[in-house]
Amino acid sequence: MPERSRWIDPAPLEVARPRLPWWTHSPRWALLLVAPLVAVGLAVWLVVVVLRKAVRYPVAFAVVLVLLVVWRLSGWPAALVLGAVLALVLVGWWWRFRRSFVRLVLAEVRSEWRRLTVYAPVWHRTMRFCHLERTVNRKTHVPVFVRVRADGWRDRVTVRLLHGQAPGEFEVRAEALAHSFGARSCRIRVIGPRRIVLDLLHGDPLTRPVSPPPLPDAADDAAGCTAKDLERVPVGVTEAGKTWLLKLLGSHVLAVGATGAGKASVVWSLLWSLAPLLRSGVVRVYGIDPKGGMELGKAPDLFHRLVFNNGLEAVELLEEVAAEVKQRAESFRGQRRGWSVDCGQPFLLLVVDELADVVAYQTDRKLKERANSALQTITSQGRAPGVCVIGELQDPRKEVLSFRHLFPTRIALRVDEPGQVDMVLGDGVRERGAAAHEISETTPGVAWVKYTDRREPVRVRAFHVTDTDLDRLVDYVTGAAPAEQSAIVHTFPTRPEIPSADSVRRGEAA
Ligand SMILES: Nc1ncnc2c1ncn2[C@@H]1O[C@H](COP(=O)(O)OP(=O)(O)OP(=O)(O)O)[C@@H](O)[C@H]1O
Repeated sequence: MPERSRWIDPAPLEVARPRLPWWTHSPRWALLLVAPLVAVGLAVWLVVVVLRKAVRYPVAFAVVLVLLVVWRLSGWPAALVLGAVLALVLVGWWWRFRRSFVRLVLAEVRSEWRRLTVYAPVWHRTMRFCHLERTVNRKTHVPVFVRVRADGWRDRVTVRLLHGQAPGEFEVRAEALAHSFGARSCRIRVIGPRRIVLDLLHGDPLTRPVSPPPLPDAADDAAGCTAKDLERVPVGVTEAGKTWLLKLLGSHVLAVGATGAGKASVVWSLLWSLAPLLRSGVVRVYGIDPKGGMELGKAPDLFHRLVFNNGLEAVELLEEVAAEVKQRAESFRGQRRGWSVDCGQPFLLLVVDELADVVAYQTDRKLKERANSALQTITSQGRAPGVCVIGELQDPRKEVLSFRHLFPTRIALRVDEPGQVDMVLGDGVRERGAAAHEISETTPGVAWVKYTDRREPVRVRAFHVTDTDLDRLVDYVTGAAPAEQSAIVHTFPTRPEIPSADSVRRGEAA
């Protein structure tokens, strides 16, 4: 049977109507009426822009203004001479006061240059391609690029978020943002509601080892020391060039890192900074080094007691400290809220190198239980009575150290796997930039730390305390004269008399 033709509805035409700007279909008289208002608006906008730049760069603005005034009043030769004088002043400033010149002049020029050449041209496009924009009624909104500060090794780009946007959206696109702006990596910092900073990194200021600061004068005693000094002990520098401070009073410190990551340098840096307090007896250090003294044995004189194994001796030391914690807590009850310098008892620092050897790899089950129980007592109750544990660990798993949560200050040096970063610093900290698994083997002592009062982790490097430094530290703490001063000075042996040419000629050789 022949098929009958049937009518099929055509598909609707899917073409968007072109949207022309409003002024193209407004009457001419209305445009003429609005034109002066638009001109005034543009002039006001221009003045605001210039004033904002003047507030941001007052010196540059004043210089340009003065040159323009001189040019108008005295002609261009006078302006040229003044410009040359100002250029000479700048050169002199750079020569004599380089730090302030870099901060006040070079950094500003660099920031403006990076804004104009790197960020402004591609900001809109990058936000759209990274899916950080929002489109409402066909109008596209992108996060506002507020300002950039170029530090040389990183650019700090301040961004105002759109309504309904969270910093997490930038965190998951950090890699794309870094590539888009030609940086090595990008980290996100929250500085306020709807305000974040993109830290776009180009270099690493922590590649060079950092020497410890000079020891204070041995004649200065620690009389002025307060408990606050134990809450801010310098151990290195942060990526931003500030001092890396660790809290010992009211905390315990866990330094986690693969072998050779520089865990010991954290301990030595702490002891270096505590030198005056060790010398005066305000701080007393106990140590357990299960590696037979390979590490802490480098400066045994700094320790009140030092054990070189993980056996009975180590466990007894832990139990002694745990008993001291309990006894102090009892004596403080009703008297004082916590340890202070004037309480008559020293602040106790217990350093345990290779903590896992003491609490996990111990072959004697009874000793292992005793070690675990004593350490848990110290870490859970020792903070107020002035006892602090510094533990070093290679493997941060719960099976190795079940009570790592009892260490409020945790440091992630170079670790082997990304998962270990979360174990040490907490969930989500790795996404916020703490890539401890990416720390280079060539930069021991570099670490990531997470402070409880800050959302973002901080990258740091401990001081490099060499064996020579340790010898000086021991001399300082024990009060011994430095090696070069106590050395016996021998008189230089005199050379045998050299015969003179005349005596040789006369045959009087010696
Ligand atoms: N902060 C630092 N700056 C520069 N070099 C460092 C720093 N810390 C350690 N080093 C160097 O790195 C090497 C390993 O350091 P260290 O012994 O402290 O590592 P570790 O993590 O304690 O290793 P292990 O677990 O094997 O004992 C040493 O040669 C040391 O000189």
